[in-house]
Amino acid sequence: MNQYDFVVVGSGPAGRRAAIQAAKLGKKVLVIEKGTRVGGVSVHTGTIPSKTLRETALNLTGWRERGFYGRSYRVKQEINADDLRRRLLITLDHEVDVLEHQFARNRVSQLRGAARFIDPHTLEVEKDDGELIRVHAGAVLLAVGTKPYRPAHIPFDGEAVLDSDEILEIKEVPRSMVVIGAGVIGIEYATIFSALDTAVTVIEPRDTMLDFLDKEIVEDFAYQLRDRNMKLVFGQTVEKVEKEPTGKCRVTLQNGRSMIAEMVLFAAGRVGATDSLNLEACGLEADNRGRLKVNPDTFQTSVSNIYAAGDVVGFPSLASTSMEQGRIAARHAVGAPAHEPPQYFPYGIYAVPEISTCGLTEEEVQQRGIPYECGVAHFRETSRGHIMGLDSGLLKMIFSLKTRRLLGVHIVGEGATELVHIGQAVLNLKGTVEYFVENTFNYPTLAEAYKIAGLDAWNRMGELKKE
Ligand SMILES: Cc1cc2nc3c(=O)[nH]c(=O)nc-3n(C[C@H](O)[C@H](O)[C@H](O)COP(=O)(O)OP(=O)(O)OC[C@H]3O[C@@H](n4cnc5c(N)ncnc54)[C@H](O)[C@@H]3O)c2cc1C
Ligand SMILES: NC(=O)c1ccc[n+]([C@@H]2O[C@H](COP(=O)([O-])OP(=O)(O)OC[C@H]3O[C@@H](n4cnc5c(N)ncnc54)[C@H](O)[C@@H]3O)[C@@H](O)[C@H]2O)c1
Repeated sequence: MNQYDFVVVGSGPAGRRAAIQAAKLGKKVLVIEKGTRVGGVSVHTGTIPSKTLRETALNLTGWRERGFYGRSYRVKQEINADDLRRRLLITLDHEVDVLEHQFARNRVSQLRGAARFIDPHTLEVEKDDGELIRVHAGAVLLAVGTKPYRPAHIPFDGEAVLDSDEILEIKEVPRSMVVIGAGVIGIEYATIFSALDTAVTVIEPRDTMLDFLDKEIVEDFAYQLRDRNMKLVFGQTVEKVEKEPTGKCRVTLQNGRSMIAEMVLFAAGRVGATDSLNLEACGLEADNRGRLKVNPDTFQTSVSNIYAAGDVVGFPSLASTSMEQGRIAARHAVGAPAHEPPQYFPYGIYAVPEISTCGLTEEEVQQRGIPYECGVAHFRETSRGHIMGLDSGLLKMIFSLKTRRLLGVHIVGEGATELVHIGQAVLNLKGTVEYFVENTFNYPTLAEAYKIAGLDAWNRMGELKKE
């Protein structure tokens, strides 16, 4: 039987970082992956494809130049699904190649097939051709990720009614689309297709969208979406989705209202991919959304040699945090010291426009009863913004009045997901408003917005009283 120190099930962000970390600590490591290529949801159907699609859409539409040349400006007049796919395939090939090379040079072994437990130390892997291989593991990391939630009442057909994996395979860019679910996936795709001039309606059962974000940022974002004619229907549940004889889809809401669109994207969450792992054999049980419970500091499950990391353990379900979780789990599993995950991590939403956030929202600061002051900068106040033709974009920082420390940074607009890291560093290094007031920033940059927002808050907070 094949014997390994550390067996990782799944080669997404959590699995790959865990495998390489354990290999670097001198362990004999195996990665089992049931997909045809390594990389997981992140590389093949999630993070990288959606971000590549976004970049392609923005480039081909000339989106970033429209501030100067008007809403009708386009770099390429007719954008078809092949245009969108071409760049995607090249990017994915690069990603897989880099990952394969990392595994090879770190002596991480690989096995293609679906893993299931025989007992807590033994996994059986079923290869595509039906061959069964048993492997024995000192420790196991379950990094199996998630798959789209597909309720029975939605008539998925892979062409007009799609989940977020299938949207990458479309044959034509639709003229109209209904997106069900205003979570991160729904909103990212809704705004990308809207940038491609698809008429988009978003339906969400709750009264708000993205409610983990600072309210002021969501309001600014929603204003921008409505301003370009996206329809946001909140507080409404979808009763049924039907295919019309014309091939179009009719979406009927519980209040009786209905709407017709060429395409429906169902993006109402994801479920852990644990159903085929035969968890009973190792003494674990998943919750009703297929997720596993772990110790949040070590990612160890209730079975001592089995760890779980990444989306299968639930919030925050990001590629970025999954990588860190995988590395921490691997270190703990092989007995190496591991740091605790940092308190504040950034969240990047690659909608059009981008949103990014780190730390407390204004609502959270209020709930905690912390006296605070906000500083706000509009990108249109920065010289870089003028050069780029930006007429929107907002950076908001929240400072404690008592300690003067930065408590949260929230950005909507061009470059938000990169800009947030300045705020993240100051936040985690416990910096104060003085950092922004006393330091010089490159000019002209969008980062100057930090200076402007810092001064905005500082003017109202009053100067630091020197002892
Ligand atoms: C559309 C979309 C966009 C996203 N955008 C972002 C983003 O911009 N930024 C961000 O940080 N995050 C983003 N995410 C989230 C990110 O993709 C996930 O957080 C990340 O992929 C989770 O990594 P993971 O390691 O848990 O597993 P996954 O990437 O989900 O990979 C799990 C792997 O395990 C394999 N597997 C499952 N079961 C078995 C089995 N029994 N045997 C063998 N192999 C198995 C699967 O085939 C898969 O390859 C996005 C997700 C989606 C869906
Ligand atoms: N940029 C990023 O970092 C990024 C991008 C995409 C996805 N992700 C991750 O992927 C995960 C999954 O994203 P998601 O958007 O699928 O899930 P989600 O759980 O974040 O959002 C699902 C949305 O659908 C709504 N909903 C639930 N049931 C519904 C129903 N029956 N009908 C209509 N709407 C319904 C929910 O109210 C919610 O707003 C997230 O946790 C996110 O962290 C991250």
